[in-house]
Amino acid sequence: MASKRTALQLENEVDSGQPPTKSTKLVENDTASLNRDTRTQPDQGSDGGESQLLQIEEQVGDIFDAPENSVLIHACNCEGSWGAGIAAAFRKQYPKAFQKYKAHCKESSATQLRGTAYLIEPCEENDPPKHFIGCLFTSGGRGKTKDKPNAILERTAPAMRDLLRQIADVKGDRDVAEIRTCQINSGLFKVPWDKTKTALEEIRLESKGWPSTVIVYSRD
Ligand SMILES: Nc1ncnc2c1ncn2[C@@H]1O[C@H](COP(=O)(O)OP(=O)(O)OC[C@H]2O[C@H](OP(=O)(O)O)[C@H](O)[C@@H]2O)[C@@H](O)[C@H]1O
Repeated sequence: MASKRTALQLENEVDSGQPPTKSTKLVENDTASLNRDTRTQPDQGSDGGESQLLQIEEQVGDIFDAPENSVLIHACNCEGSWGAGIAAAFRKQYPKAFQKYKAHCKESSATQLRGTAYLIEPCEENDPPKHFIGCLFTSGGRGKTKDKPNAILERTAPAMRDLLRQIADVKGDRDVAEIRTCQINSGLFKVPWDKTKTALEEIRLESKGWPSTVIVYSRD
């Protein structure tokens, strides 16, 4: 999958070779700049028309306690590590999926992966939780080398759009139940959840095949 570079990946590569634009300067700022309103125009669907916006529903509960064939989404670095936070819980419960994610990261650079997604089909062997795993590449690095909060935020809607597109493709061949996410970016990636939520709510659905609702699970 990674060998076929998507339009978005190509766009990222082109971005990296250009002089800083207003938007990249914003990305270079640190957490303090998140306090400013960084909202842009709503994400345009490919038809540029009045298509429906993605619905975000919030629930308290366990994301992993999902019906068979649900998609469970979390934010990932591009280094091939699910080392801490909810990612460590994913690695424990879905070891085969972790191997696929790791291999996917090896095939592409962070520049290619940022702002993209990787949908992993149910693949566990023993007493398998039959869940899809949706990896959103919102940061290149992790820990001290994680991207700045505004850069993570700017990559989040493009990554989710890429994932919704991949889910729509899969839906032609097999059942997909709920689409669940944790409060992505809000822990180790240090992006306040309300900022990520706003970015997700501005996503326009490109076609009727796209899932229209993502359910956000939190433990509070
Ligand atoms: N067991 C659990 N069950 C349910 N909810 C849980 C949970 N544990 C945490 N949460 C919540 O889940 C949300 C996201 O918080 P997280 O800090 O996980 O993720 P993030 O998106 O900010 O950052 C991603 C990077 O963190 C990782 O670690 P490594 O860099 O690999 O070491 C990755 O690999 C990425 O790189 C917050 O609402 C947490 O309260």
